[in-house]
Amino acid sequence: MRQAIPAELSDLVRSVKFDGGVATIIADAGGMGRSAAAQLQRELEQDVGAVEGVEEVRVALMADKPSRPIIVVGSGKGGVGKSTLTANLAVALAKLGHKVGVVDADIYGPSQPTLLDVQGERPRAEGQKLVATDSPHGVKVLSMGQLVEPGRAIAWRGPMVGNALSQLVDGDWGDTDLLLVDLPPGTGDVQLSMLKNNKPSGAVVVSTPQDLALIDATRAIDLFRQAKVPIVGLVENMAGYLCPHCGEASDPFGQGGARKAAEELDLPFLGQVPLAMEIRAASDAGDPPGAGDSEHGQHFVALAAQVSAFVKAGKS
Ligand SMILES: Nc1ncnc2c1ncn2[C@@H]1O[C@H](COP(=O)(O)OP(=O)(O)OP(=O)(O)O)[C@@H](O)[C@H]1O
Repeated sequence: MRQAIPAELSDLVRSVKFDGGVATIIADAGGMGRSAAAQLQRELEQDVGAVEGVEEVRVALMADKPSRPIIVVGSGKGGVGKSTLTANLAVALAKLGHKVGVVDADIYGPSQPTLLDVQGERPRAEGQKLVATDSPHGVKVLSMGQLVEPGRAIAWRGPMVGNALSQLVDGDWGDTDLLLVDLPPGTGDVQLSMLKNNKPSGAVVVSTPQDLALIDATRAIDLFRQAKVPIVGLVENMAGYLCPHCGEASDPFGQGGARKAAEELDLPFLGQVPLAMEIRAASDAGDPPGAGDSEHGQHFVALAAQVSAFVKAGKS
């Protein structure tokens, strides 16, 4: 029976049973939009229905988990600005009308409570669920940093990481319609549990223009591709520095590397964010520029518009 299912769908199929002419298929439609899930159902019905002896096909789609799209923000390397981008994208997406929640899954350096100005706030638990904290910027947040003392989670192994991550993703997010997940750098336990338990609808990958960061970003992209997570696109952060004193422009991490890498990898290039003192200072102060209309805020709004279009396309 399984042989009747085309290779590109077989990864989504969790079980196939055949009894008395009835084929029952359980498939994973988690993170899919409504039309993609309906199409998956139709294709499975057609392919398996064509097998000799099959009189009826029953398809059960597991879609109950992420009823809201999840966009992960990842990087291959640490310190390239993934958390800064996540916070700024979140507030810019909220400005564009989305009801956004941020999951800070960076166990090695949870920084969303600082970036979104909810530092020191402990989420309350209601029933079995953690209730996401409201930030002053109109986005909700749950962070590994709210669960454990700074630095304590570093020794965690796979299952502990998976449990903690589920507590955050499956928390009480109210009417949030989009989750952004700030992943730790690399391709470790958090990424694997995320892919296994809460398949993202898309991934944004951040890199600096530097060759080393780009090589690492390529590894992160490979992981998402293997797991069949669509890549929303690549963002080049810390691109070009304008000296606030003399006005001279320089490129501490090189120029245009991420755009070139996106072309080579056949991925959308979402845009650049300059290396700017104002971005660092405002972000550290819990006032992400993406929430406002400043020149730097506009970079994040332009990126958010593309993420918004991606999410809306997935829902239609
Ligand atoms: N475009 C930018 N201009 C200036 N500073 C930036 C910019 N992007 C990020 N930074 C600063 O660089 C540092 C690292 O950024 P951030 O914490 O967002 O990176 P990360 O990739 O999430 O790192 P980590 O590996 O710790 O998770 C922070 O101090 C941040 O304020």
